[in-house]
Amino acid sequence: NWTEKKIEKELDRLVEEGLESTAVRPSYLDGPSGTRDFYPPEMRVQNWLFDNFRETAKSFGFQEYDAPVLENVELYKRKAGEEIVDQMYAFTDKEGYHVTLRPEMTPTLARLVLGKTNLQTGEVRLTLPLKWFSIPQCWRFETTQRGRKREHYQWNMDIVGVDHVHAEVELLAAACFFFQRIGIGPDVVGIKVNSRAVLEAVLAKHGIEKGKKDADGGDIFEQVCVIIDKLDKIGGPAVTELLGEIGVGSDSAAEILKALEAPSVEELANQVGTNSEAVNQVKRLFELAEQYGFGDYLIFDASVVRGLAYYTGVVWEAFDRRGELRAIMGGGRYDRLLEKYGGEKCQIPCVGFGFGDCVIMELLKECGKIPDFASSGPDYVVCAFSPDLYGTAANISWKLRQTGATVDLMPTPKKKVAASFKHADQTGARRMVFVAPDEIEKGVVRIKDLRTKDKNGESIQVDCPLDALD
Ligand SMILES: CC(=O)Nc1cnc2ccccc2c1
Repeated sequence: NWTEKKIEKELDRLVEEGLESTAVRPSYLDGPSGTRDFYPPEMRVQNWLFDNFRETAKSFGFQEYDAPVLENVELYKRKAGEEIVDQMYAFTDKEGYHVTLRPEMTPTLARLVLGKTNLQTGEVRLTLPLKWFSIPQCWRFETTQRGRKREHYQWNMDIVGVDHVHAEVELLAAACFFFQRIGIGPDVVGIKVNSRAVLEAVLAKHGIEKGKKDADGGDIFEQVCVIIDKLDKIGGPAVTELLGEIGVGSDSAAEILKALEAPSVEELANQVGTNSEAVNQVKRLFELAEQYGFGDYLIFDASVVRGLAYYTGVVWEAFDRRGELRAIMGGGRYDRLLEKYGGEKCQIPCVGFGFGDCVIMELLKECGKIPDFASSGPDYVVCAFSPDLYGTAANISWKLRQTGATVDLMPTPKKKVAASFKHADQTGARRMVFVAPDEIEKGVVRIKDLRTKDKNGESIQVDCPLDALD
């Protein structure tokens, strides 16, 4: 009863492990479908990526926060037809609570801010503006067996409490700073920037004004954005069809699709005679990005709306200019989310982005920019020559560690010295400490350099007095 995918996976494993016969393995030895294991080599790359996320966040004065992967399903109740909501990894726990593995982090950020807010007065007990970041693992339960991943880590950066475009600019600057740090220039990636506020003006012209709800309380504008976000994937006719289903006439749909093709924000403004405030914000954003120094990464694109219901203003997404990959990162302004959760006193402006760990790795692989992290290995491998010297070897290791040295204490004395050498070489150690009876008698240990030889190509070793170790 093996599925094609399982057979494929088993064959890949056999090839990788060079096993001839197909040993039958209990299925639980494979992690749950759509999840990844990070063995040390992959973990070194993941840590490199996250270190760059953290260094960038620090450079921009952001502070790290975290929260449980488990959240109440209620936190994500949005009636806009979003895939991310449809595919929640939700379940009922043993006390009957409807919980879910978080599909995204922004609602949790909102929950944390409101946890420090007086909902009656809207007074936030935190010092605004907040610049917070986190690198949470987020989950989805794919409805179709598209074999896609069910988890990813997503670097989240958010600014809470700034209602003007400086917040968007700061976040875009941080994203571009990160790209630069890992060697991805504006020739390789771009960030398409748009404003939903301008699109809102288009819809208002067609009777879909801000905040208009459908029969079961869903916000029409949000639903339109979720549909338009699918344009690249499903094409104009299908979008027109979906818009029709939520009550947007085909002539309005045609106008909307036309607005998405506007080549510049001015053009878009002319086409819709929109309120200049939204347009001016976008213009200001591009001006500031130039002055800031990362303008080359940005491009205006009227078709970008992003697929999350709660965005209200400027939105953006990073893409690879060769156009082979899915969006690398996405973000935008979401000024109404805290009010949605906390009530009308909590009109706190927010902007943020999410940056997944998968697409960026595909891009880095393609560009050959993933550093090679062969294990650097410990400073010392300490080896006891006989079982009764293991305690002495352990104490020597302890002393060496006091000096800040990294020490791999061999678990059991190997039968032959040669085997110990092999182990030491495999660990990539710099030096080897032999704890042997004769030397210990003389109160010394023999330390051998495993990396350099003397002028005759001989190994270099010294007998070090035990009391000179720490
Ligand atoms: C490219 C990719 O793996 N995307 C991905 C993977 N897992 C997710 C899990 C939750 C939400 C979004 C997710 C998105």
